[in-house]
Amino acid sequence: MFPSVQPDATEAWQDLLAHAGMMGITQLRDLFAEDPDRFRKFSLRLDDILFDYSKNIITEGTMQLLQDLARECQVEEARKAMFAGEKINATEGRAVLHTALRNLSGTPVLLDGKDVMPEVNAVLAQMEDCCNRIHSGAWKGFSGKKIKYIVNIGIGGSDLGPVMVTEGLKPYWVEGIQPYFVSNVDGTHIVETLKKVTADETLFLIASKTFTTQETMTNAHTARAWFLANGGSEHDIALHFAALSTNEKAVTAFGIDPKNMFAFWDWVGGRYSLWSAIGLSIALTVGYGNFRELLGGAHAADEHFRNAPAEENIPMIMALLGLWYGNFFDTASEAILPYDQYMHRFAAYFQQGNMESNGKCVARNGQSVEWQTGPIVWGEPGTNGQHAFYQLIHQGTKLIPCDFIAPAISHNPVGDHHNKLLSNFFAQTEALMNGKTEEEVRAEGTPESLVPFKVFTGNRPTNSFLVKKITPRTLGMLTALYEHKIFVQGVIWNIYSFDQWGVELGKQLANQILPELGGNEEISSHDASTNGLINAFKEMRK
Ligand SMILES: O=P(O)(O)OC[C@H]1O[C@](O)(CO)[C@@H](O)[C@@H]1O
Repeated sequence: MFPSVQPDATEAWQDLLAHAGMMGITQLRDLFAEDPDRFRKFSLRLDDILFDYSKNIITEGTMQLLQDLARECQVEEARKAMFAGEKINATEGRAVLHTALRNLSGTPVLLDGKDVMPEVNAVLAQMEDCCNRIHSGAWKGFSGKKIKYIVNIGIGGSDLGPVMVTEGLKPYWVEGIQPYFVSNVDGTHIVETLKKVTADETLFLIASKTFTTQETMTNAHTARAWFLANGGSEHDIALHFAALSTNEKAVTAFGIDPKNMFAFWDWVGGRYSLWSAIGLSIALTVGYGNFRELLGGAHAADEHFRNAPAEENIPMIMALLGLWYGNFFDTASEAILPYDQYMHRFAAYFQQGNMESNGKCVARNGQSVEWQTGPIVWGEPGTNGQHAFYQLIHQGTKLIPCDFIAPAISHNPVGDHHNKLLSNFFAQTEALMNGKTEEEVRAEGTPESLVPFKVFTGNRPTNSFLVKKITPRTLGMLTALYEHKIFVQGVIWNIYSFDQWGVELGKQLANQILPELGGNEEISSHDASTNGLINAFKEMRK
């Protein structure tokens, strides 16, 4: 296991503190004016992805210090440990091997001395067979009709990844297949979805690593009851329900035929599971070939992360830049802004990826951290965001580093839409960097009373990802780059990125409260506020 290093005890951290003082008064526009080579120096290519990080408040010296920090914090050793199947998720005693799920290289991946690839490949073959049978119509519903609707029932990592990718790859949808995703325990979600499907043409995928999650099991039972009330019999359940899970016992107890179980393993974290059997809804929606392409893209990013020198390593640089602002400029959040309507759930996906992984305040040695850890991650597609929250990014009091992502080629090249979209993509990062000075505002003939309001301070950092086209491969690649960014940051912050104890307390209390909501008696077992709210609820629903 790689050692636990307190980042603030490293030499690089202290150097970065001093350096940040100087960089805090440096203007990005000056850095560009001084160095015509800046774009070349601070941009990288990985296949069809161009990563431009030149619009960050950095110099070569900054990057060197950040790389020193990564070295002192043993990022390389940690990366080796992850790929080697060491149990780096120590609080759960598990390895972290989602990279094995997309290992298309044919090389073994060892866990406790045993190659996991035969099992991984067997599930992939099972997924392929399922896709073939559903798409060809060989898999028929109880009335003899083809399966037309895929309803994925899952939450968190068992929902967000499949939703993000299927939406991101809508141009690749297989004709005749319509996916739906049900996650919320709010009955509205399942009820509204069931209105759109027919029992004899629907395949329900119960997606849950643990197969115990309250929301998923509740929705699964409701779907099952609906199925039985809408023409399906107990016997037909085998044709209409499949499970994506690690928990065979619970799957069988639910009544799902074990041959309809698509397995994965405890070394796949929920929020890193779209590459596993949890991705069956993706494969069924975009076709198995495209699912393989997605895995292939992620694998290429894995290889890049593993082998590229630190100075040319995109996830490493993404991580260091995020950390630079979070730890040395006191920023609290990061925005992810895809200029691609299909990618409208990309930020939501990495909100979980990031915040559930690195939203921790205890270091690996069990002590409280004395440095900032994971940022608040949020975002919406451009240009919508421009008419909503960009005001604050441009002129607010908070510094918000932003990632801008855009495809060079649109799937829908209608009129001049794409050039208009991209002109906004380019303009925003330029505006955020350069801002507009008082003199420039005056030179536009602005009345003196309005000048202060029309000034833009600029110097607001951005990364740009220009992707040739959003394809299964490039989306897989981009997603894996962001995953590895989270990993690198977690190592440097010296926290455990692959557990999620923070979601447990609320679940526990909800389980205690649930039976109290049953009758009409007054509740007094909680604090005054919680009692008051529960009792008011009971009163209101009468
Ligand atoms: O796949 P499961 O076991 O139903 O869990 C769903 C989600 O719940 C969590 O455990 C907590 O929110 C996530 O990490 C996970 O993605």
